Amino acid sequence: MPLHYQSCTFRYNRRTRPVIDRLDLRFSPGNTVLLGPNGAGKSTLLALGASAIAPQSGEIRFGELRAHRKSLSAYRRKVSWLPQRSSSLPGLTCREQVAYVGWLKGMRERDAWRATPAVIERVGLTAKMNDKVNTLSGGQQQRLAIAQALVHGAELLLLDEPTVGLDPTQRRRFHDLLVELRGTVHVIVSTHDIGDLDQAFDEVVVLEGGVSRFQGGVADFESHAAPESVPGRRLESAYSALLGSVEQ
Ligand SMILES: Nc1ncnc2c1ncn2[C@@H]1O[C@H](COP(=O)(O)OP(=O)(O)OP(=O)(O)O)[C@@H](O)[C@H]1O
Repeated sequence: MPLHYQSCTFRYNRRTRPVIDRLDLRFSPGNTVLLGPNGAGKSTLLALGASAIAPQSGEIRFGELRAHRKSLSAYRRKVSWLPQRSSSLPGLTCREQVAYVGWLKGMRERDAWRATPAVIERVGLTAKMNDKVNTLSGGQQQRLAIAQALVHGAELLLLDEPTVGLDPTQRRRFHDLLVELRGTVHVIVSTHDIGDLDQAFDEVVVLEGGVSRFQGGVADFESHAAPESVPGRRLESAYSALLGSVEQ
């Protein structure tokens, strides 16, 4: 199902300009990467999509479900969000943490507990299942966060800069996981890492000043690269060209 922002405006403060400005954007099913400079509004867009904050005007839908009042809890079961700064409860094991999130999302305690090993296995953390969450590496914690979203059957994951601080191997591993999840769950990832998008993502969205500057496939995005750009730097070149062309 698509995630649809319809004419959305959001400002943190009545006196400041909107961070998201009459945005019409439809994220198709698949893996989408959300790019944009610092302050572009990416985290705000994901927080709106997660219904953690609400737009002052416009509306957000996941398929037919509105992120609003009556349908809010149903919406939140389908859409899972991993904010930039998320925390786990101290002292919990990986299994307890994942089961706890399933329970928070409305699963029965016993069902959440039983469903946990399978999702922990999907993210490659079976060997860590009974270890304390705070003993995991950064990359392992990000994968565990995906397990938390999968346990209650979320259909869309909103991941805010999940690869920050990960070394290249962990980052690759994280992208491999996104590839493996294709077809099961849709993912929107905000990131500043544009070096290795091509394998894991179907679509690119570039946000700047709260409006969408580009939306299209990875090949279409790359076609904006300067002709002289070297292979391996073409995605960066395309990104600069797209934002640069707006500033003229
Ligand atoms: N809680 C808040 N209160 C007031 N202003 C905020 C708040 N959170 C973000 N902003 C402002 O909203 C704008 C967009 O911020 P946002 O974090 O959504 O951008 P971003 O694209 O995710 O940036 P980055 O890439 O640096 O994480 C910025 O000008 C920021 O200062």
